[in-house]
Amino acid sequence: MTSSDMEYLTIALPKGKLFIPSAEMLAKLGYTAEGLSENSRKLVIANTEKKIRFIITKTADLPTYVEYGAADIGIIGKDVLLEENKDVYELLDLKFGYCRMMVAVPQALKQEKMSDYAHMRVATKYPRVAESFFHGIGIQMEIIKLNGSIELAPMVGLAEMIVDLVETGRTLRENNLVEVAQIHPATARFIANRVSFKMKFNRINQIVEGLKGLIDRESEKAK
Ligand SMILES: Nc1ncnc2c1ncn2[C@@H]1O[C@H](COP(=O)(O)OP(=O)(O)OP(=O)(O)O)[C@@H](O)[C@H]1O
Ligand SMILES: O=P(O)(O)OC[C@H]1O[C@H](OP(=O)(O)OP(=O)(O)O)[C@H](O)[C@@H]1O
Repeated sequence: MTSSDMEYLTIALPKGKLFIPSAEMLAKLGYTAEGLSENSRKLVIANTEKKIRFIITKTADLPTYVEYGAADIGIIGKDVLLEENKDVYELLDLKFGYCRMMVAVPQALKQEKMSDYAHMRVATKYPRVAESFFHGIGIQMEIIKLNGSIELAPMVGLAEMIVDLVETGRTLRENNLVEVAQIHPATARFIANRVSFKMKFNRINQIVEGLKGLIDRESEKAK
C-alpha cells in the first residue's frame, strides 16, 4: 500500500441497478463526491476534503476489486457474491435491491419433479450458482453461460431452462416462463477487503455503524 492508499478510503460502487440506491445511502452519511452520478463517464471520483475515492465498476467485477484491495469497501448484490466467491468480508445486509435467484421454464415444458429436467440445457449469467444448485439436488445439467436477456434463450431453443434473478416477475410473465424452484434470495451487501478492514478499521467501522443506523431507522418507519 502507498501512503496515498493509506490516507484515502476507496469505495467501489457497481454500475447498474444498485448504483443509485448505494450512492444515496452513503450520501446520507456524508460520503459523497462532486460529479458522482449514474450518468458520469468518470470511473474514479475523489472527495479530497473527506479523503474518500469512489470507483465505479462493472457489477460482476466489484468483488475482485475489493478482494485485491484496489477498493477498501464496496456495495454489491448477494447474488454476485455467491457467484464470484471472492475472499472478502461481508459486513452488512443493506436491505435494498431485493430479488431472488430461481429456476424457470417455458410453461409448456413444466415437469412434475425437478429430476424430470435432468440433462436439459440451462441458460444463465450465474453458472457457478446454477451448477451448485443442480449438483445439490443430484441432477446433472448442461450449463450455458450468457451475459444478459436470459429469458430469450428458451424462447429460441438455445436452452430448455434458465437460472436468473426475478424481482417483480414481469419479465417471466411477458415471456411465458414459470418459476419451478427458488435458489436463494438476494439483497445488496456491504463488503470490505480483509487487510483494509484491519488497517482502516476506525473509518470502515464508522461507515458500518452509520449504515446500521440508517437501516434501523428505515425498518422503524416501515412498521
Ligand atoms: N430485477 C432485478 N434484476 C436483476 N438484478 C436485480 C434486480 N433487482 C435487484 N437486483 C440486484 O441488482 C444487481 C445489479 O443488477 P443489474 O441488472 O444492474 O446487473 P448488471 O450485472 O449491472 O447488468 P450488466 O450485466 O448489464 O452489467 C443484481 O446483481 C441484483 O443484486
Ligand atoms: O422480475 P423482473 O422485475 O421482471 O426483473 C427480472 C429481470 O431483471 C433482470 O434483467 P436486467 O434488466 O438486469 O437485464 P439483463 O437481462 O440484461 O441482465 C433479470 O435478469 C431479469 O431478466
